This record gives sequence, structure tokens and C-alpha cells, in this order.
Amino acid sequence: MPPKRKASGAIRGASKAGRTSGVSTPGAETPRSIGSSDEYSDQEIASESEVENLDKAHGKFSLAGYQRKPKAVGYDAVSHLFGKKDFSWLKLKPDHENRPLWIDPEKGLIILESFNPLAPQAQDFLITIAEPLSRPTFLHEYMLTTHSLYAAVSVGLNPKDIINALNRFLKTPLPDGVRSFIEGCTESYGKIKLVLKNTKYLVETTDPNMLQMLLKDPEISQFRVHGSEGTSLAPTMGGLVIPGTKNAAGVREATEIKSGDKQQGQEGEKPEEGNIYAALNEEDDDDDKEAVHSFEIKDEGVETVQKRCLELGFPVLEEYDFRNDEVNANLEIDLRPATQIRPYQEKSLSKMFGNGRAKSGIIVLPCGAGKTLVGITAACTVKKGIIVLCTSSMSVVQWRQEFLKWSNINPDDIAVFTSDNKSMFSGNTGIVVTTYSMVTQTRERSHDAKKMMDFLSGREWGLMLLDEVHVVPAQIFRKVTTRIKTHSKLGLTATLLREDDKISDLNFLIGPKLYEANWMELSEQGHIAKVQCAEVWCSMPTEFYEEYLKAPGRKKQLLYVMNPTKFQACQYLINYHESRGDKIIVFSDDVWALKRYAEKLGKAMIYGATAQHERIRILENFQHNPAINTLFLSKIGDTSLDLPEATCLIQISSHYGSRRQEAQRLGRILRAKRRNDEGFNAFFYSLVSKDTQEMFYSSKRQAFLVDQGYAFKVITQLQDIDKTPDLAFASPSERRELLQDVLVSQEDEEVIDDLWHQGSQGRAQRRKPKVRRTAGTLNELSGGQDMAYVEQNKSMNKTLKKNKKESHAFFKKLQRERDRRKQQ
Ligand SMILES: Nc1ncnc2c1ncn2[C@@H]1O[C@H](COP(=O)(O)OP(=O)(O)OP(=O)(O)O)[C@@H](O)[C@H]1O
Repeated sequence: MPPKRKASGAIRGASKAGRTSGVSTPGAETPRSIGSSDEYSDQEIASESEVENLDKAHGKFSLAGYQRKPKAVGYDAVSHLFGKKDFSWLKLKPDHENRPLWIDPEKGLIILESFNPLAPQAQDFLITIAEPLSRPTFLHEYMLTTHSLYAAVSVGLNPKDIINALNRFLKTPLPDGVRSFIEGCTESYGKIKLVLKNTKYLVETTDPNMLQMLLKDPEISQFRVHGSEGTSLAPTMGGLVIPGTKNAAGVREATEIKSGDKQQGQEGEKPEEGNIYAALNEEDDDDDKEAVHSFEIKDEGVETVQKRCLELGFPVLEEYDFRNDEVNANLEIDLRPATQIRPYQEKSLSKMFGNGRAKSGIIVLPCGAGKTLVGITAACTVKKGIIVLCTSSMSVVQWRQEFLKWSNINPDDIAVFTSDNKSMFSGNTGIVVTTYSMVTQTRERSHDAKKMMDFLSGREWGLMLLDEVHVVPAQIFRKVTTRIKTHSKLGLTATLLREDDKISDLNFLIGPKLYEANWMELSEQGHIAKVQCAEVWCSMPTEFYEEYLKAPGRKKQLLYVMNPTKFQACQYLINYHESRGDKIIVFSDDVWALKRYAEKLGKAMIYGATAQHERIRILENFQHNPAINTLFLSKIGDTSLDLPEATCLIQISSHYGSRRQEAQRLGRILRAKRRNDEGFNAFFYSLVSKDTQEMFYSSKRQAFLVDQGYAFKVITQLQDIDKTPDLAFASPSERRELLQDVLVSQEDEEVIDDLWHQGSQGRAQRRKPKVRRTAGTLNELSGGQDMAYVEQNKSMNKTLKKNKKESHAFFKKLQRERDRRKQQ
């Protein structure tokens, strides 16, 4: 029986779903304080229509103007605990238990009960209309934003579809404020478009009043090119099938949502797909007849105009009608017939090509989930000139190879532009793969490089693929987008995170987030590996801790990284996982520590100063040589390393509280080849010195992964660690020596590899350590015996070098293949 009272329960303080249980279990069973049931009336409860104040410019609801009536809080024993988050005045629907969604009426925050039978459908819908914030096991959080609603509109949903579907899944009626927000946002989308025609940027609108408003706006008009105003007819649109899929882009998604909606209205009646598709196209056809008014803006004004339009509440739509582009030559490219893109790849692309045109934006997929193939499929859909920007010349080579692997592109039509290679494609259009630094460098260019750059900036490109968008500074994107004229941009990343909060800049520079995959779902489906995460707490010996307390910043850091207990934990875990047949990567940001660890444990290492040929040799050994199972890597291994053999990761030092780095590092084992073996798990350990700053950073670092549903176990004791053979720093004298060594290490020694420097391998190779370490350890100074040990162990990299001559037939074959490729 439905409960009688008006406000029977709602979301209370559930903002960190999954980590705290903040959701009340409303309904008749909820215990209530005596006498509370009749203490409030309709007038006393804040009306839903009061929650109307929206801050469209930021895509959020504003609290301003919202006054909760005092008596609404405290009607039962627990309400007061939830303070402003007590939304118990929202009425629950009688069958609320069958519905999976809660909503925060003030912020547009939606919470999904992932255990509800309707959760899969609701989740598909939410991915279409809202941005995922956190998706741990039981409760997922999504946020309605202007950008997410814009993406929903562009796959063919109208405000009515969104409101009806949301109403269907919600446990409470849809608050009026949220309804107005959806209507307000979705109706203003698409009113203004930014279009590139003959290398000129045009602002287009079908509404003459809107045109006047834009022309009169002082911020916009300063970038207007006078005398460029014109009127034309909008082009025709129609169904588009993305290569590697069977469905017209976006149609399936929109259809599912609309059909669900229809089912709600007429129980048992199956929707007819054809009709819905026809309805979508009908709407498109109506569009086609409209006149389009336009004016040109200067190249340097693009970002300001976009920002200003968003402030005015009319986000600019950047769309490329590539199928009607008769100015730019078509590119002969298709996916190879055997290529099948995965459902989540298809979903992400349908967000981009939802209405038959290419929208600019960012697709977020976990590491190893196949972003490259998503980019290639987008290129095969657009079939115009494509420019790919990568972070390193190694990635440039990989992208070219992937294009050749997955598509039928003629090798002559795909050129690379790096410091050592400036090839040009042969036909009148093609693909160019290059690095961000090649395009944006300001230094004097060589004749060839200048010629190539003039070529790149002097023509129109159909699509720009931007790899690893999260690492590139915003000003680099600004330079890229002003130098290279492209109709559409697709950014690819695993972690749309920046600690400097500059991520929203990408909305203007590239476009909104179009799709973000669910990591847990992909690992359940076997597309990425399942990972067990653990934080190992390593206590610090007293003498280390005393020094730690009084040491300055950098030394503090070195002390907690070089904590001998941590070293022993690392040794123990390496032994344990090597004996299980795992391949292990040990990460350290701190190069000083990296070298000491690797040398003492006799393992191979790669860091910024490791020459390219040596890197390749070590990586090959790690992958194929059963004797080399552990590899120490500095920050340069955080991204772009394809090591599907790796199954275990140990982190001994990291970059403060960087959530992005944590996720990127985890990504190194998500591609584990053995991921589909029965019962297989990859392992991710973070070694943390107890009671130091590292503990604070560590929990901050984990926030993103926790939001993706990963649970970190805390290990305080490693079983039988003291029985480890040759356990390092087991005696007090060894620990004392280590401490002295850390204390006398020089402050300005090369410490951390700069990732951006590694962006160009060429530069990284030439870069020398800033200062060579001159001071010895106390041991060395006193002619210490450990020196011989260090020298002997330092040579694991050298051992691999020596072994090169007696290479296994497999490596010889690899080498021959590489040589052959180079000659091509
Ligand atoms: N649809 C598909 N069918 C078969 N294999 C695929 C498909 N999509 C991706 N893969 C494979 O998955 C692996 C990972 O792909 P890719 O290197 O593009 O991942 P990524 O998302 O770019 O990872 P990272 O962020 O770590 O660079 C590759 O070996 C790729 O060939």
C-alpha cells in the first residue's frame, strides 16, 4: 500500500555514492519519529517550482533563490542529518521500488541504483543525456549539464523524449526546475552553428532575430568580418551508417529511448523502428527547407565567440556535413571487411555522427579499450583529409601502422610529419600523422619542415584526431586550432582529468565530452582486464621517520620513497608475482630512487635518458624473454606503452595527488593479454610510507579509480616477509647506510622525468641529466664494499645489451622486420 504521508523520502547526502551509504530507504517501513506525520502541509514544503534558478552558462543549477521551508527538515528522526540534502519533500511514486533513479532537484544530479532490474536500460539512457561522475558497485552518479543535453539532442532526442524517459525511470516526479532546465537547454541548442567554408569560419543561424542579436553583441561583433553576411539554403541530411556497424548512427540509441517511452504509454505495444527512424528524418527534412543566415568571423575570434554564445545561453554547434562537402576531395578509405567494432566503440561514434554530420568532441574510453580504432573508424566515416596529432613520434609510427592494419588506406596516402620524417601523401588528399610539438613549435624550422607546415595550414581538413587530449596544455590546442583549419575534431583520452581544473577549456577548444565508457562494464565483458587494487602501508624505521619530520620538501619525498620497509615490500611482491608467472612493471617518478631500486634488485629499467635503441631492446626482452620479468619504469612509461604481457604493477613513487597518473598507470595492465583466462586478475599495488604525506596523496590519487568502481584493499602486513631470501636492508647497518645515502644525495640531481619532454622521443634521447651526481655515498667515500655490489647490479641493462649479439631467432626476425619497415 502506498504510504499516506506527503514526503516519504528521497536522496539524502548521497553525493559520494559507493563510498558512503547516504541513501535512505524510503517507504512505509521507514521508522519515523512519533507525531511527525502531520506536522507539515503542502504550503510548508518547498514547492518544486521554486527550484528554477538555473545557471545555464555553467551547465549547473544554482541554489540562488531556493528557500526550503524550515518545517520540511526534521520531520523524522534522521532528516536533520541530511541538512540541505534532505529532499524528502519530493513525493515518492507508489511503485518507486521498481524504478531505478533518484534525483537531486537543485543540481540535476541523478543517482542510479545499479542493482535495480531496470538499471541497464536506465544506464543506457543516462549515458545519452548526462555526464557520468562516479560508477562504483551499487550507486552510480550522473549530472545533467548543458553539454550532455546538447549531445542528447544531437542523437535525435527532443526535450519531450528526455523528460518522458526520465519520468519513467524516476522514483519521484520530475522536479519542475529540472524540467525547465532540460527544456531551456535543449531548445536553445543548434540555433547557432559554426561552419568552416573555404578556410573561413562562418557563424550560421536560421533565425533572423538571432542573427541580429549576434551582430549587435559587442564581444562577437569585434571579430566579425564586415561585408561577409549572406543567406543560403540548408543542405539535405539522411541516415548514415558508420563503417564496422550495421545501424544508422545514433538511430538505434534514439530509437531505444523513444521506444521505451512508447512502451510506457501503451503497455505491450512494440514500437516500430522504421516509423521512428522516419520520424527522425522527417524532422530533418523540415530543417532542410530553411534559409540559413551567416557572417564570417576572424580565425582568432573563434574561441571568444564560442564562449560568448554559451554565456548567452546558445551553445555553438560545430558540425561538419561531410557528405555534402563537394569542395574537399574524397579519401579512398574504408575499414577492412573483417573489422568489427565493439558495441561501446559503436556507441561512442554514434554520439559523434548521431545526425549524419560529424560533431566535434571528446570520446573517453579506458586505456586499452581501443581508442585508436575509434579514431580510425571516424576517419573512415568522414572520408576526407585527416590529420592525426599524437604526443610522441613513437605514437606517430603506431598510428600509421594501425591505420594500415584496420583500414584499406593506400600506404602512399598516409604520410608522417616528425623531426626525422617529412613525407607527403601522393594524391590530392590523404592522412597526415604528426605530433603536437611539430605543429606548434615556434623555433626556426628547416626548409622541409616549413614547406610541410605551410602545406598543413594552407588547406582544409575534414577531421582532426587529437590523441591523449588530457596531457596537452590548453595553449597548445589553441595554437593547433588556429594553425590548422579543420571541419571537425575528435579528442581521445582515457582520463578527462586535469588537476589544474583547465579541463573545461577543452569544451571550447575541441568540443564537449561525447561519450564516456564504464570501466567496470568493459572489464566484466572481457574487453579490459579485471584488476585487484591494493595499497600497501609500509611503516618507516624510527631513524628514517625522525629525519623525515625535519627534512625539507624534496628530501621528505625521497625519504618516504626510499623507506627500507617499502623497498622490502617491493622486493617481496616482485618475488611473489614472478613466482606466479606474472610480468611486473615497477613505477617510480623519482629517477634517483628508480635507479637505486633497479640496481639493487638487479632489474632492467627505462627512464628519460635511456636511449631509444636500448628502450626497444629492454621492452622486447620484457615481452619475450622468460628471464626478464620485471621492468622499472619512470614517468615516461605512464602512457602510450603497449605492454600486453604486463600483469602486475607496483608503484613506489608517484606525482603527488595526480588522479590522472594513477589511472594512466593502471591502464598499463588493463590490456593484459591473459585477461580472458579463467579466473585471471591483474594486480595494482601502491606502496605507501605510513604516517607521511604520501598517504594523503595516495587517497587523493585513487579518487578517479574509486569513481570508476575500483576498490582499494589496504595491506598492512605482508606474510612471512622476513623469510624473503636476501631481504634488502635487513640489518640496522644497511639501513643506516641507506639513510646516509639519501641524506647526502644532491638536491638538484635529475629527479623526475618530464612527460612533456618525452613527448618527442628525439628530444628525450638527446636530453642529458641536468646535473651529474658527483657526491658519493658515505660508503663510497670510505671505500665502502657496497660499491662493487652496485656496479655489478647496475648492469642489468648492460647485460641485456651484451646478450644482443647472441640474440634469439625471434629477436633476429623482429629486427629484420623492423629494418624492412624502415626501408619502406
Ligand atoms: N574492435 C576491436 N576488435 C579487435 N581488437 C580491438 C578492437 N578494438 C581495439 N582492439 C585492440 O585492443 C588493443 C588496445 O587498443 P588501443 O591501443 O587502441 O587502446 P587505447 O585505448 O588507445 O589504449 P591507451 O590509452 O593505453 O593508448 C589493441 O591491441 C587493439 O588492436
